[in-house]
Amino acid sequence: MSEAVSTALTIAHLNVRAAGTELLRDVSLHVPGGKITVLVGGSGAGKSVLLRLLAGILPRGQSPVYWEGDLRFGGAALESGSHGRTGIVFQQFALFDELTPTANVQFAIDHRADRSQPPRYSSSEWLELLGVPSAPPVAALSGGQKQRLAIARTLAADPDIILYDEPTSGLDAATGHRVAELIQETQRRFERTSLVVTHDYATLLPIADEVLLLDSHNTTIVSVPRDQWSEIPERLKAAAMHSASPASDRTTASTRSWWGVTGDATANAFGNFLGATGAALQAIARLPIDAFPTVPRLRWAGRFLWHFLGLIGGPTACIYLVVAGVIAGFTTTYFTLRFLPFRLYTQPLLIDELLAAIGFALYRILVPILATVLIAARCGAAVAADVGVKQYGGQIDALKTFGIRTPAYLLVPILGAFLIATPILEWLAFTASHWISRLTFVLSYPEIGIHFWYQHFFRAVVLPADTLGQTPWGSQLPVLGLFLLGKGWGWVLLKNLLCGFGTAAIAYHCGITAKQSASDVSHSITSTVLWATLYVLVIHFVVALLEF
Ligand SMILES: Nc1ncnc2c1ncn2[C@@H]1O[C@H](COP(=O)(O)OP(=O)(O)OP(=O)(O)O)[C@@H](O)[C@H]1O
Repeated sequence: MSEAVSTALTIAHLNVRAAGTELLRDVSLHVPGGKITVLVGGSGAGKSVLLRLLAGILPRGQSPVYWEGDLRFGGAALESGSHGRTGIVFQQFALFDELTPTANVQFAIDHRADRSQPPRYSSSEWLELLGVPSAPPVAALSGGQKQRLAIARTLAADPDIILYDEPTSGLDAATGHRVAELIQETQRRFERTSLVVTHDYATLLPIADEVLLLDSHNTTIVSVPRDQWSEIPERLKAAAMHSASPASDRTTASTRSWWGVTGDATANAFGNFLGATGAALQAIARLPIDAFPTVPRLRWAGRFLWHFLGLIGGPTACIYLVVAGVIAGFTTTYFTLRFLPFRLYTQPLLIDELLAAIGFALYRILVPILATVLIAARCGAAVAADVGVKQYGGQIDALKTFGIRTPAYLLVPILGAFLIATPILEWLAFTASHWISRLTFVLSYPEIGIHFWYQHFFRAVVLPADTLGQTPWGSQLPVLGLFLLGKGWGWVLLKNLLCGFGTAAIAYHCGITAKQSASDVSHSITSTVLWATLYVLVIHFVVALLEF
């Protein structure tokens, strides 16, 4: 690791614009290797944007943040891959909440860039070094402990350059100083190049080797010589005052600036709708490429699959589908037989045909529609919420800094989980529906008996006994075998898998789109429920046209 010790960072002719506002213009600077450089600047000046583009999270030329310029890490261009070169400690930590502290660090160890070398420390050693307790879940850690865990996770990936985004924000003065000491200690111990972005200069200047100032008024970054550090508060105030007064300046200038992209036009609701639909169609078209299973670590893909299986097919989902099956089975059986016209005369004549029709309708139409609509709504919403929170909370960005293609650990496991769980949930609903149908029948017609129900309920559903052969189920227990042995099982399975596949794609897409606020997350959940249920209904309609 010795040559990684002092990787310098060189930036040349960097231009950055976010949402129509010019943040940096033609900036060139050098961040020396093996030192702590503190970058100060006012709120909203563009410090976090700069850090995110250095971390390789922001692709060039993509709305809403456009940037261009030459970034070099120890001579290598950013395009050659920032993974392994930079690690970032996010302002909001971006820890994987569903994993333990140890697993958070282990994830980084397993995805470090150079795996030909053994890891520097084990995950528990890293936690010990940074004083993070391993027992409590991540959510139960204090702010300072989360900060230390975030640093441990970043260090465990063994990056050359560590970027710290506002490491002391939200901490009290004493904890802030401890974090500053920790950064210094980490620097001394591991000799990495550190770039610390902050507006809490009082806490972080004492550990700085170099100071850069982001001057938002002049959209540039200047180096502040050590003898002028005492002037930093004044200079920041002056920059903030200037940049605040002519509010439209930077925006106006940007409309004629170098990339020729004009400010965002006011989009109307119809435009938004078309845009969202277009993006969804694009995502579906891209799906086969995105889902191509370039999974970096099978073990972790399995863990994500397990996580999504729990979300999609967990106990509450099973209970939900069983209840739905019970309602469908009871209502179809009870009300069909109860409200037959001229019941006294028609029932003895029609009861066997009606049972066969109920069995057929439940197996081929009602339960498939009910189950897949409920799965689309309940499980689609759960997945969209999970992915949306990961996006909003920065976990998706954290994955990117480990060089992971997001679909590998999200889309592929989500698809897998839906394709596994949807048939099982539908089978549960159908099982519940036919058991309750049987019970309803037996209680309503104790004199006719269960064998009559058996004989007719599955008549239109189960293949004849000679086709079934000597299966373990025979023709007596077709329930489990229905998906494989029932009449038209191919159609049932086709609808099921198409619905599971589409719901997975829609939930992933709605969850993964950029999130600026918590309400964006809730909007993505609503969109998922709307689009996924609509999609499922369309699938059933189209397949029904082909099927019957
Ligand atoms: N994804 C985005 N979409 C639109 N605008 C953005 C986006 N990211 C950043 N911006 C804008 O870029 C500007 C700089 O944001 P940034 O988060 O870098 O500020 P900062 O200097 O880190 O501020 P603070 O110290 O308050 O965190 C802000 O005006 C912000 O609104």
